[in-house]
Amino acid sequence: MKISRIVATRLPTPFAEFTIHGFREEATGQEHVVLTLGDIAQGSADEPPLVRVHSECLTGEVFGSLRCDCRPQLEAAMQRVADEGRGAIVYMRGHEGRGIGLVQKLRAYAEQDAGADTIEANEMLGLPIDARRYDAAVCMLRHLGVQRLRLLTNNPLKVAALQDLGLEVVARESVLTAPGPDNERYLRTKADQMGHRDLGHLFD
Ligand SMILES: Nc1nc2c(ncn2[C@@H]2O[C@H](COP(=O)(O)OP(=O)(O)OP(=O)(O)O)[C@@H](O)[C@H]2O)c(=O)[nH]1
Ligand SMILES: [Zn+2]
Repeated sequence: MKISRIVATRLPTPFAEFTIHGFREEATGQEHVVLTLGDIAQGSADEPPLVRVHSECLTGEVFGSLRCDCRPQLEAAMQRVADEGRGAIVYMRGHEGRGIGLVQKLRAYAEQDAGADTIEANEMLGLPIDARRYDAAVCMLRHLGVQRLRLLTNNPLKVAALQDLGLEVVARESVLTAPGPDNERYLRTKADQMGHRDLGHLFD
């Protein structure tokens, strides 16, 4: 895959002042951003950097939807990187709705309101449960000099996907958020049926 870094500039946030890198996929024109803090390139320190590969979620991140945990996860990841003073947030456009797109995700929400869980809803719509690809994320991390990393995720499939594409994920670190009445079933389905780790304590 050909993906180019078009620009890098300062991004002050409540967590830290990151550098934001703007990338564009050549074949599709799809744009992504990566936030970095400190020097993350291979060889710049012994410890592999902390990296979050985060899937876009307009409803959660822009409007604060409580149906999912995307915004608290993103903020927790930014805070963790800020606390370490070093790391990256790879923000994947095109991953909306686990790759089915925004409006299809809204259709899946409507199915969930009629009783389906997050997996059944996609199936009822004839859509894949998870259509995300990670080759762009890997290309961007390589571009930034990252080959070995510690990944912030609860999802073992994400670890496997990055490793299959050649990155060395030396550790997985959980990103846990507090459940609420609107996302409890969603989190439970991720824990019980999608293999997401460390969420069990939420339901004790
Ligand atoms: N299809 C679908 N996508 C959803 C739903 N709720 C959230 N999403 C999308 O799911 C994506 C996030 O994926 P998650 O399964 O929550 O988590 P993950 O990225 O696999 O794992 P973590 O790294 O632990 O966060 C975002 O793109 C959301 O838009 C839903 O009910 N249906
Ligand atoms: Zn979300």
